[in-house]
Amino acid sequence: MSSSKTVMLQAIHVCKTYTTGKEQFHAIRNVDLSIYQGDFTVIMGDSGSGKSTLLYLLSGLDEVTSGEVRFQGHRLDQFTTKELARFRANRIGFIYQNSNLVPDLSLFDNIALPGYIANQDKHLVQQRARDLLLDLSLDKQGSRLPSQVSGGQQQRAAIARALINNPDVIFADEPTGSLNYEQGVTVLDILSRMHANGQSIVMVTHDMKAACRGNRLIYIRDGKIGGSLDMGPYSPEQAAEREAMIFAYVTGRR
Ligand SMILES: Nc1ncnc2c1ncn2[C@@H]1O[C@H](COP(=O)(O)OP(=O)(O)OP(=O)(O)O)[C@@H](O)[C@H]1O
Repeated sequence: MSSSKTVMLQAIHVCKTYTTGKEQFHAIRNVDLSIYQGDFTVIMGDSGSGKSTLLYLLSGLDEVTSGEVRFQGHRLDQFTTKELARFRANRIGFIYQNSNLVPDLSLFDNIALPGYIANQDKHLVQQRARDLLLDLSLDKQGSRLPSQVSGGQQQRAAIARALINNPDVIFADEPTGSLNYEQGVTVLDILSRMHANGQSIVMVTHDMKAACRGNRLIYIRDGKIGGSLDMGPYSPEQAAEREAMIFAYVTGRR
């Protein structure tokens, strides 16, 4: 059970309010949440419920309006600008819905870039980029530009880029949202493999098939935690059953 696991990330009374002109919108409302090391945590909820906002707050890519986010016990809001930049570069990897690769860099250079930014040894970064290209079946595409490969290959390169600095946790915001079915399954298989190898993952998704890959589900409703479900390890043989369980759970919490 999650209660016996190590807490990696913690949200404590977290609120996020967006201000547009005179209008305020409370996107995240007093959220308390623990994310455990080694878990594949899935965040689901209706459109506009605050999933991406929560992901950005947990990953330190955005600032809370009030409350605290703690990573391995350290408050992100108390990091200096330099510490926060180091945290983002070294401790987390982020996968976006659209791969967000630099268009005029090869896949290899896109993957290696965060390693250079984090001031890692150039030769080690390049070796790791080569290993990741091979591992993600992109070894023949390394010298191509993003525009010269398929959407699925772009997304695999984005996963490799997120992994280049061996992050403690990977955040993924609808990583299969812009992919066709087959490409989506390939990406989910990669995430499942990473999780089986001990990688902590936090993923936002609308997709029940993607949600099946997690071992814990957090449901967000109107910026609040609407429930959480421990699902146990994923196995392809039980995917249909699991999908039905998630559907029933999510429907019951709407
Ligand atoms: N920069 C912003 N300024 C004002 N409001 C925002 C901003 N970003 C998000 N919101 C609002 O906050 C709410 C939560 O947005 P968020 O993107 O987190 O939702 P979501 O659950 O990820 O939605 P979706 O599934 O449609 O991507 C939405 O109502 C959205 O319109």
